[in-house]
Amino acid sequence: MLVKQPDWETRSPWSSHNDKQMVKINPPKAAVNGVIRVPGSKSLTNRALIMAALAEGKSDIQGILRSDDSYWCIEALTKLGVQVVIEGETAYIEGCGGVWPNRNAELYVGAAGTVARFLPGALAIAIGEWSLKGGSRLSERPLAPLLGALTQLGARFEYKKTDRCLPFTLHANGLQGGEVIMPGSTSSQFISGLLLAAPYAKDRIIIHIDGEIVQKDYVQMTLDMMASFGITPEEALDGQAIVVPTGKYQAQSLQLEPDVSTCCYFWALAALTAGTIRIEGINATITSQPDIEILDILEQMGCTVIRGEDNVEVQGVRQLKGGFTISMKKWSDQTLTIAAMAPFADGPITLKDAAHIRHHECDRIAAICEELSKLGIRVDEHQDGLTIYPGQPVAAVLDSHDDHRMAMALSLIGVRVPDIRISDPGCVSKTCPDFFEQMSLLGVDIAYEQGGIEQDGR
Ligand SMILES: O=C(O)C1=C[C@@H](OP(=O)(O)O)[C@@H](O)[C@H](O)C1
Ligand SMILES: C=C(OP(=O)(O)O)C(=O)O
Repeated sequence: MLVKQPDWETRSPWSSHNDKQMVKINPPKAAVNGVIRVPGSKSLTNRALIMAALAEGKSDIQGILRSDDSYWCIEALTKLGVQVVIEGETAYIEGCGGVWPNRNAELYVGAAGTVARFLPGALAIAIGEWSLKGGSRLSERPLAPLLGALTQLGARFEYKKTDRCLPFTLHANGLQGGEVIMPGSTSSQFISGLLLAAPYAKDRIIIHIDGEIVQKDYVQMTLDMMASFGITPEEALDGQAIVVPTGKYQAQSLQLEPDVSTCCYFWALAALTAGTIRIEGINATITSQPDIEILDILEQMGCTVIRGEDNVEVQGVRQLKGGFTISMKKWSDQTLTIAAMAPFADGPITLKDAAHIRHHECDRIAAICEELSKLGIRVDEHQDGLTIYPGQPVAAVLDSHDDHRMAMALSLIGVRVPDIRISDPGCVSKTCPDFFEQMSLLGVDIAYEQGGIEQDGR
């Protein structure tokens, strides 16, 4: 069995199971029932950390995620001379007021798209010279529109390997104000990355958005977090332009929500085992995390969803319903989750409008089609998604493609089918290091195995 070789350097000290070649999953003995908590949102954590670091004063951010993506964010801020103290799930951050204490540093961002897209702007506002490097896949992921806009506003990038990609050295001398055009179709993170830096420019910045924004709610999440740190940009009525006033973030005390993207795997677990999972700490009506949309789809598939004041409960059914098409444009991170549930539905499911996920941790459309095919499931690959047909998956050894969401989604097959093996279980630490422990506590049969796997450096 040949699988993609993981990029070990991207695994942080908060990672685990990197010594395990494979995880073997077997269905639980009974319906899975439980009341659980999941760790803080990656997206909220990295936004809050960077804005607190830019702010004036000392912030405390409670409920942070402790995973690879947040570790590399904290590590980079620390190398920039910002004092960050972590106590349990609280981060205390001494803001630098927009003047990074260390004007010269080598920064490593792991595999974190959020850090790669949020840090360049935050650095470009100040004076200094920093080199930025990331994992091999992250160095292939697009950055050009963001770096182009920052260049137009005064930053200078010296590319080490490929034009407008990581790794590079940033020569920063502050950002000018002005108007820039940013495309919305490849990644919402470009817009978020410019937005969060923009208040520190010399004059106001107007961002014109070209076309529809994928995963638009993450831009709103950035705007909301900016408002909680005291800066309120103005949006044009059609949403295609955002005016960011100049100003400085003010230190805050914030409590972050759990990671709804992680919650989805556990709600899907209830759905697939006719069990009940309640997750505490989430209010489905007020969260800004787009993956909450999964609840509507679970209802469409026949599950019962109870949206509480501070929790969400999903009750599964014996037979899930299929026979529909969903646009994944708004909540694309869950494309893999729905694809993994789809073989157990009673009709085909088509997932569309997600071409941009080909630029995520792996080409997620190609990767999920490849792995579902190994299970004997019929799939049709489309440029912007896939169609999955009902079927009975067979035992197989699956490749996680060094992608946390591939591993977590594929593990859902194992809650219905005996002897599902997935390579490199440690990759889940990008956003949920204790994923398999939580599955095991809920009754899913989790075992680790060594051997039988060869890695190629694709
Ligand atoms: O801003 C964010 O926190 C995120 C934006 C989305 O990325 P893209 O807009 O690049 O698809 C999402 O996939 C990612 O997990 C988190
Ligand atoms: C796409 C993802 O991550 P990022 O872009 O933040 O690396 C994800 O977590 O699914």
